[in-house]
Amino acid sequence: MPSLEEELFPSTPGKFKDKGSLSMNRQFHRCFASTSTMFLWALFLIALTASYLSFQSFMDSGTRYFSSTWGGLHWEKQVRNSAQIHRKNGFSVLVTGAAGFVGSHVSLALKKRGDGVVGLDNFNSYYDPSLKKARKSLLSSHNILIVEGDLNDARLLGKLFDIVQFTHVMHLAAQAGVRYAMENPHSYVHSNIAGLVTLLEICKNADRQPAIVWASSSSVYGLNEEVPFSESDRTDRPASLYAATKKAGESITHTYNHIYGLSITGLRFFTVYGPWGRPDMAYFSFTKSILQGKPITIYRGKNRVDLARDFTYIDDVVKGCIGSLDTAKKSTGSGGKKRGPAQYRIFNLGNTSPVTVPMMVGMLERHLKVKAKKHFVEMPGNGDVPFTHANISLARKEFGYKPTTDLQTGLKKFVKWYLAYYGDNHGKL
Ligand SMILES: O=C(O)[C@H]1O[C@H](OP(=O)(O)OP(=O)(O)OC[C@H]2O[C@@H](n3ccc(=O)[nH]c3=O)[C@H](O)[C@@H]2O)[C@H](O)[C@@H](O)[C@@H]1O
Repeated sequence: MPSLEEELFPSTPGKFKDKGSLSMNRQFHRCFASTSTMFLWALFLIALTASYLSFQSFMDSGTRYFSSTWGGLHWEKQVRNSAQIHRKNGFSVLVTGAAGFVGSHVSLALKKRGDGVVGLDNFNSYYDPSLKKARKSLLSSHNILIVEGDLNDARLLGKLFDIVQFTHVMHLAAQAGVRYAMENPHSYVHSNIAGLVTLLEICKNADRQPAIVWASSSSVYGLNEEVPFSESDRTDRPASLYAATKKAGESITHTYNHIYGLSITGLRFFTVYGPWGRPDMAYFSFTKSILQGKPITIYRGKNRVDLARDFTYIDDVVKGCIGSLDTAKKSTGSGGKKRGPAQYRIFNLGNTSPVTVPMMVGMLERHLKVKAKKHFVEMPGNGDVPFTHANISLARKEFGYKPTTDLQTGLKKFVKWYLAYYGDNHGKL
């Protein structure tokens, strides 16, 4: 049987007519044969590379599939257990971003009062994922399961809704951080827009649509100069892409409310801080630097005006989240069809007493008993706003929201947690 090489390049001498041309032909053939060998080798290498690449992609998807942390009967049972309600007329709540700062606190508070809670978090590395894992362990010790997965994974979300008929969704998963949006703009679109739409699609299709409470941001006020910021103030001048994606979220949720009858409550958080907080935020990263003897950079506005924030303590925000859940009316639609008008609300959850950044640093210095090495620079054009100040009368009227922790007290609690959590290590890891 002829070899493949032979089939492609037949070497039968009889095909050549005279002997004289035979030697020439042989030379030609040798040369041709070596070219053909090279060609075959090249083909072989191309085929090898192609099969290697497809094997790699198979392995990648396979790894994703096999290492997937969800699926299976045991997992479904865990989800059901976590969603179990232990109080009369209690809720079963899907908390997205449950391994995050606000998400972990809200999940614990709901579980403690007897609601069922299932967490979802993608454990991304925007900041130290080991802190998120530690929060997960804390929640797990209270029988709260956090499913590891991304908001954009519609299959996973669908599966969770197949297993549990969630009465509420507390949507706190997001790409946070105002200034990081200049570094990684697409991560904001991925989580705050695409992820939000994926979640809303699943919610609107549910037979019994859940009521949704979700985290917007004080940053939507952008260049607003009316003080204090009220929900009816302009929010069409965001100063950062982060703010723009949160503002887009308010519009997107409005659409789902209008077309599908989803009950929506958006919460504009004002610089939330406290134990188990976010290491990317100023109060947290300043604490770490101060303890390590490193300088901190404090931004200042034009004419050396200090920046100010309406810092809001986590426990107050948790009360606001729960008040919102408790007063949320049911969604009116089911299976993607609206059956009547549904509730759409937006609330500020702030503290109503802004504090300047240098004053916040002074409080940290006192609690830490260490002087900060302060380096003042003019606020770069990176999306920051000079000040925030919440008018909270709407939330007070609707569900009695009343923050009770001032910054001095809240930072004391934060520092106590920080020192206990990081010990002598001061967050070097
Ligand atoms: O209220 C909100 O909606 C937002 O609050 C925070 O954003 P921000 O207020 O900018 O909080 P930090 O990043 O902790 O900054 C606080 C203040 O410290 C200042 N800062 C920050 C970092 C730094 O190195 N130096 C410095 O002076 C900032 O300019 C700002 O005035 C959160 O990071 C956002 O996710 C959230 O949406």
